[in-house]
Amino acid sequence: MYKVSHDKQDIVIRFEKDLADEEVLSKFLGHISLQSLLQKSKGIGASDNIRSKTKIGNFPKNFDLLRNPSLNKGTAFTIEEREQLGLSGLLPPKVHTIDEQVERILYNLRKKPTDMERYIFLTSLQDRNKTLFYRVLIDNIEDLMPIVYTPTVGQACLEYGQIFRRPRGIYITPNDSGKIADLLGNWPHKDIRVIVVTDGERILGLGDLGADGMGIPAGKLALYTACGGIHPSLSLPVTIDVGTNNETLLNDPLYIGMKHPRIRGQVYQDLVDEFIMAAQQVYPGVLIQFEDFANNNAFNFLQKYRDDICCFNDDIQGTASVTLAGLFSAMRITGGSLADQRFLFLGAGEAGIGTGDLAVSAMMEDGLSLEEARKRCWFVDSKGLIVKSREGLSGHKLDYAHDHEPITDFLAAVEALKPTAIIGVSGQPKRFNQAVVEAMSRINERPIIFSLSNPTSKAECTAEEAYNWSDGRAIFASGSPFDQVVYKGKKFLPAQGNNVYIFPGVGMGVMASRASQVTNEMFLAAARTVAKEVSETDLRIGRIFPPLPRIREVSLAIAVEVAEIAYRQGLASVSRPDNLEEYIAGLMYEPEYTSYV
Ligand SMILES: O=C([O-])CC(=O)C(=O)O
Ligand SMILES: [Mg+2]
Repeated sequence: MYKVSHDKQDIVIRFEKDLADEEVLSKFLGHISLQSLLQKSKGIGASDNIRSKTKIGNFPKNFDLLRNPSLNKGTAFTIEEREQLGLSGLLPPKVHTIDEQVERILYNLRKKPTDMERYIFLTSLQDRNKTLFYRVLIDNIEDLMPIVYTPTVGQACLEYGQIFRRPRGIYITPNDSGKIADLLGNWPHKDIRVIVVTDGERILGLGDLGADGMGIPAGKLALYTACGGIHPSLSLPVTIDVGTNNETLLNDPLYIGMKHPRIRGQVYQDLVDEFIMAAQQVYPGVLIQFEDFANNNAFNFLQKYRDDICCFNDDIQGTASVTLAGLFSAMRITGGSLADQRFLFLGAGEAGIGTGDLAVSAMMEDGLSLEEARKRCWFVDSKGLIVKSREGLSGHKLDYAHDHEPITDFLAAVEALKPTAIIGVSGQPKRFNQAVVEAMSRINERPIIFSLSNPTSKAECTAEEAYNWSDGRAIFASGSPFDQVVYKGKKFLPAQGNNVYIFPGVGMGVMASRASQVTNEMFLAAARTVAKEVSETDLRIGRIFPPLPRIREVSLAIAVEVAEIAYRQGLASVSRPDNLEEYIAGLMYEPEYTSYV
C-alpha cells in the first residue's frame, strides 16, 4: 500500500510496491483529494510526476516550479497557487486560461518568418511548459506536424549545431563504455516505457548527420505523446554518437558531436549491445524503437534483438506497415486484392525490403505460397533491377532476386514488368519523372504511385507532378506532406504515408499490455486498422490515409489491436482488462492543467 501524509504544501508519498496498476493509484489519490497534484492524474505517466516529487520531498516552489517544464503553467497559475507556492510577484498579475495562452502561442507562430523559426519557437515552448506545448500541438496537429516533424525536423537536424539551445535526451559515446547504465540513470524521470534511439547515420533521406540526428528521436517522441497519448515523462530520446563521416560536420566548429570518423566493428557493436542491456536494466521492459540507422546495422540489430527484447525498427517495420495500409486503401479504389498486384520498389533498403516482407506475410494470409508472394515484389536499387543473375547480392535482397534479364533503368523496368504500383523509398528526388508516371498511367487505369522518401526535398515526385502527369488518375501518397492540388477543376488532398500513423499506436498497445516483444502480426494488424479508418469520402478526394486530426482515434484503434495480439500470443505481462478499449483510452495523456492546491 501507499503511505500518505499531507501537510498543506509538503507532501510525502512513499510507495512500498512498484505500481503495476496505475489506475489504482489514480483512484487512491482521487479518493484522498491529492489528485490535484498531478499534471494529469489520468494516464500511465501520472505516477512519475509524483515519484519525482517524492524524491525531493517537497512540491517545487518559487522559480523551481516556473522552471520545471512538466509542472509549469506560466501565466495560468491561479492566485491561490501563486500565494501558496511562492509565486506571488514572480508572474505578471493577469491570470490567463490555457485557451488564451494557446492564442498567444499561435499569434507568435504566425508572425515567425520561417518554419525553422517556428520549430525553434515550439521547441522552446516544450522546454518551458509541456502541457501548453502538447495542447497547442494536439489541437493544431495538421498545421504543426510539418514543423515538429518532417520536413522541418530534417532541416532542424541539418542546422542542429547552430540552433542548439537545451539538450534533449541522452548522448552515449564510446568514452561511456562500461558506464551506460549510469548515464541512463541520470535522466530525471525514472519510469521510462519507450526509448527512440538513433546513431544518426541515415537521418531521413539526408544521410549521416551524426549527433545532430538527435532531432529525430526527440521529434518521434513528441508524436508518441501528441498522436498516441503516451505521457511525455515516459519517453526518452537517445543518440549513440560514434562519430560521423560527414565532412561538413567534421569541419564545423559548431558541430555538437564527436569529431572523428564513425567507429565501426566490434567497438560499435559492443556499445550498442551495452546500451540495449543497460536500458533493460535501468528501465525493465522498456520498448526500444530503432530509428534512422544505416541499412545493414538496422537489419542486423532487428534480427539480433527482436526475439529477446521489446523492440522494433521504425524504418523497416513502421514504414512497411503504413505503406501496406496505403496499398490496402488503394485497393478499395482499384478493386482486386494484394495478390493481384505487382509492386516495383525504387530502393531496396529498410523501407523497401520491410514493406516487401510485410506485404508477403499479408499475401500468405490470403493463401499465396511464400514463393508466389515474393514474386509479386520487384526491386530496383542503385545497380538496377534485382535479378537472380546479379552477383554479390546481400542477404535480404536475395529473397527478391527473381529470374529476369538485367535492367539498369527504372523506366525500362516499369515498361518490362508493368507494375500496378511503384513505391519510392530511395532517398533520391525526382526519380519518378514524367516518363515514368506517364508509363504507369498507360499501363494502369489507376496507377498507384507512392513517393515516400523524406523530407520533401527527397521525394521521388511531388503530388502535383503525380496528378498532372497521370491526368488526375494517380493514387498518390508521400512520406512528407504536400498541399492540396487542383487538377482540371478537381481537388485532390494527397495523403501522407508516414510511419507516424503506426508507431504511436503500436507503442501504446505494447505499453498497455506490457508486451515483451513486438511482432510482425502487430504491424500487419496496424496496417489493416489504418486502412479501415479511411472513409469513402477520404478516398473520393484521393486521400488514402485518415485525416491527421483523427490520428489519436486511429492510434487508439491500433493500440487495442496490438494489445489484443499481445494477449493472444502470450506476450502480455499484465492481466487483460475487461474492456481493453476503455482501458487504453483511459491511459491516454490529455494536456490539461489541474490545480496544485
Ligand atoms: O521520420 C519520418 O518522417 C519517417 C521516417 O522514419 C524516415 O523517413 O526515416
Ligand atoms: Mg526514420
